[in-house]
Amino acid sequence: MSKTIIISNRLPLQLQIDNKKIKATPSVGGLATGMKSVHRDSNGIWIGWTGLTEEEIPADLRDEVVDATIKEQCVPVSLSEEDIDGFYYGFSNRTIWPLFHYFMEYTEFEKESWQSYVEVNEKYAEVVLDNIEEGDTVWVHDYQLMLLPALIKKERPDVQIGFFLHIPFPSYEVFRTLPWREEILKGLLGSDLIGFHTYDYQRHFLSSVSRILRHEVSFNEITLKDRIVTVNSYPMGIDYDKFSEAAAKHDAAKNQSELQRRLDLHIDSTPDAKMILSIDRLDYSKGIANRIRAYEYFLEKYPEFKEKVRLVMLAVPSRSNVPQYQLLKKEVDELVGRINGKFASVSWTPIWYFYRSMPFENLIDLYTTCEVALLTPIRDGMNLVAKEYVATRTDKKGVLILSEMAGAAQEMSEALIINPNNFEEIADALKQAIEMPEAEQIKRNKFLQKRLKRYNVEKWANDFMTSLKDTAHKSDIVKAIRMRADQEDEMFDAYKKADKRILFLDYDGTLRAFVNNPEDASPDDDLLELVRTIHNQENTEVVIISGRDRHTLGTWWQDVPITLIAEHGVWKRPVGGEWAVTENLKNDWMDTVRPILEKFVDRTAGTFIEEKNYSLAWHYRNADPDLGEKRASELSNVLKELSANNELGVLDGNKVLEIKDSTIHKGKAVTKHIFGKDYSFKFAIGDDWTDEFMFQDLPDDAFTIKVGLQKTAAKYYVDDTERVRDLLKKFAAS
Ligand SMILES: O=P(O)(O)OC[C@H]1O[C@H](O[C@H]2O[C@H](CO)[C@@H](O)[C@H](O)[C@H]2O)[C@H](O)[C@@H](O)[C@@H]1O
Ligand SMILES: O=c1ccn([C@@H]2O[C@H](COP(=O)(O)OP(=O)(O)O)[C@@H](O)[C@H]2O)c(=O)[nH]1
Repeated sequence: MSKTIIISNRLPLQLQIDNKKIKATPSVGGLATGMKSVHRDSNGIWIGWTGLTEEEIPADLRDEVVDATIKEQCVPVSLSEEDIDGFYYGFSNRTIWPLFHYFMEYTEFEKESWQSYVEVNEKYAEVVLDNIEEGDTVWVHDYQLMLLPALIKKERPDVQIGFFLHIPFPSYEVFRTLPWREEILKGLLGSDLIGFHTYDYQRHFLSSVSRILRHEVSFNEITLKDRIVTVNSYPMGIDYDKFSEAAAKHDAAKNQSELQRRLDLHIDSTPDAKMILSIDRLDYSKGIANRIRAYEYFLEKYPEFKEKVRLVMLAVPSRSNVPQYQLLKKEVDELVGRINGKFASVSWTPIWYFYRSMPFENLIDLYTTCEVALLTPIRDGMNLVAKEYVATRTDKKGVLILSEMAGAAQEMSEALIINPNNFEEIADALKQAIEMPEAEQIKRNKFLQKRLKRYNVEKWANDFMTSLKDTAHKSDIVKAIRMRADQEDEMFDAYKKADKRILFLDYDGTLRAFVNNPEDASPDDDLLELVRTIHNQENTEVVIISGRDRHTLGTWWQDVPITLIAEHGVWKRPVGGEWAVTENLKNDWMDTVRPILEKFVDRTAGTFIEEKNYSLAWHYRNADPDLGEKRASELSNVLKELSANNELGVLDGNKVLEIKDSTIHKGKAVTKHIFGKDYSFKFAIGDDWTDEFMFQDLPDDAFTIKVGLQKTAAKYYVDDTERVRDLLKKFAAS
C-alpha cells in the first residue's frame, strides 16, 4: 500500500537521555504541533532528526532510539554534532532564518556552514531513498531541507514530491543577496508542488525563480524542460477540535488553572486585573522585546490601567546556541526586570514571565484564562498561537491583537491588526481590547472561529495533498514540439492524399493577431481570400470556431460560405444555412460545482458567486488583482478537469469565470461536427486555452497546432500568426 512520507528537520517527538534511558517529549513549534495530527491520521512515516546527536547516544542506547521512533511511525536521520553545528545552528539558523525574516544584519554567509547544509540534505536524501516504495508520495517541510526535493527527484523521477515552506519567502531584493540562491531555487524545483502560507510569499518566490533562473512562469506554474512545477498558497490551519474540546473541558474544571492558583495564593492580589497573554519561542522574529517596550509605553500612556492589567508572557527556549538568541534572552530578562521594578506595587506585578516550555494542559490554561492575546511578531511565517488562542475561546469572548507581519493576519482580519513597530498603535489596541464590549468580542470571534474550524489542519493537508496528486497529470500536457520542415511536409502530403478534409481554425490570436480594440480585428482581404481558396478546394471544409459572438463572426464572414461556430459552440452557421443553437442546456451539475466555488470564495477575499439559470459565475473584480488572476487560473484548471467528466465548460471573462454546460466548449463542438463523417485529414489550430478542448478531443490522427509556445495538448506549435498565414498559404497552394 502506498504511503505518504513526511520529512522535516525535527521529528514530532524529541528524545532526551534521562537516567540512562531514552525519554521522548513532544516537539515545540508550529510545524511539529500542526503536522502531528496529519501524521497520526495517515499510514505514512515521518523522517527527521530526534534531537540527539550521534555523539550523545551511547552504543547501548542506539536500538532504544530506533524503537522509540518506530513506535511513533518515525524514522530517525542520524546527525553528528558537527552536522548540527554547521547545518542547524549554522546555515539554517544563522543564514536562512534571519535572511528569510528580513533580519539582514543577523545574516551570516559562511561557506563551511553551506557545505554542511548540502551534506546534511544529502544524508536526509539517503534515508528517504531507502524508505521510498513505488507509488509513495513525499512531503518535504521547511527551510532546513530546501535541497532535498531535487536530490530525491534525481534518483526517483517517478515519485510525486511536495514541499511546504513554513517561514516567509522574502522579496527578490533580499533573496538575491544569498550567494547560494541558484542552488536553493534548483533544490526546491525538484518538487512538483511548492506551498507557502500566503500569496505574498508565493509571489516573492515566483519572482525570484523568473529573475534568477529565468524560467518561464505563467500564473502559478513554472515550466521546466521536462516538467511543470506548481506553486500555490495554503494557509496552515490548526487541529481546531483538539483545542476547543480541551478548552471546554478545562472551563468545566476551572480550579485546575495554574494562573488561578497563583492568584488564590495572593502572589499577586489584583485578581480582577485583565490578563494579556503572549506565547512564543524566544526568537527575535517574534518581536518579544518590542512587545515589552510597547506594554511599557501603554502603561505610561494610559496610567489608569496600572494594577488593572497583567502581561502573562511565556517564552519557550529556542536555538540557544545561536548568539542572537542568547542576546535576546538577556535583553528580555533585563526588560522584564526593569519594567516590573518600575511599575510593580506590593499587590501587583505587571509582567508574569515564564521561560520554559509548557505541556498542552498548561497552554490551554493560559489560552482560556487570558482575556487578551498580544502577538506582535516582526515577521512570522504563520503564527499558530494566534489561531490556537481563538479556538480555545469557547464562550467567544476574548480579544486577539495580532501583528500584520504574521502570515495568520491575512486570514484573521477580525482581530485587532497592528504594526509591531508602532507603539502608539499597540497601546491603543490594548486599550481598545480591554474596553471592548462583550457583544463585539463575540461577533469578531464568531467569524474567526468559523473560518478556523472550516479550514483546519486536516483540510489544509488534504488540500495540499490533493493538489500534489493533481500535478501528476500536468507535465504530460507540455508535449508539443515546434513543427519542423519534415513534419510540415508530411502534413501537406497527408492533406494532398486525403479524400475528405476538414480544417478547424480559431480566430483571435490565430488567424488575426490581437489588437487593442477587439472590434478592429476584422479579417483582412488576404485572409478572406486564402480561406475562400481553401474552402473551394474539392472535398475540403473550413470551419472557423471562435468564442466571438455570432453577429460579429457572421458579419465578417458573410461573403465566405464556410461553417462558423460562435460562442465556443453554442451557435453554429452551416455552409449556406442560418445560425442555430446546438444544444439543450442543463443545470443539474450546479450542486457539485457550487462547493468548489465556495472554497475559492473562502480562500480569496473579495470574491463572490453569482448564480444564473444555466450557469454559475465566480467574480473576482474586488479581489487583490494579482491574487484574483492567479486563483482564477487555478479555479479554471480545477473546473476544466471536472468538465471532462461532468460535461461542464468554463468561460474566462473579464474578472469573472463562468461555468456552463459543456455544450459550450470547442472540443464538444468539433467532436459533434465530425461525428459520423469520415474525414481522412483533420487539422485544428488555435492559440488559447479554449482551443485545448479541440486538441484534446480530436482523434489522435488529427494534426493539432498551438500558436505560441505554451503548455498545450496539441502535437505541434508554431511561433505566431505570421507562421499561421504561411501554413494557410501552403494549404491554399496544395
Ligand atoms: O525546530 P526549531 O528550530 O526548534 O524551531 C521550531 C519551528 O519553528 C518554525 O515554525 C514555523 O512554522 C509554523 C507552522 O507553519 C509557523 O506558524 C511559524 O510562523 C514558523 O516560524 C520553523 O519553521 C520550523 O521548522 C521549526 O521546527
Ligand atoms: O510551551 C509551549 C509553547 C508553545 N507550544 C506550541 O508551539 C507552537 C508554536 O507555533 P507558532 O506557529 O506560533 O510559532 P513557531 O514556534 O512555529 O515559529 C504552537 O502550536 C504552540 O501550541 C508548545 O507546544 N509548548
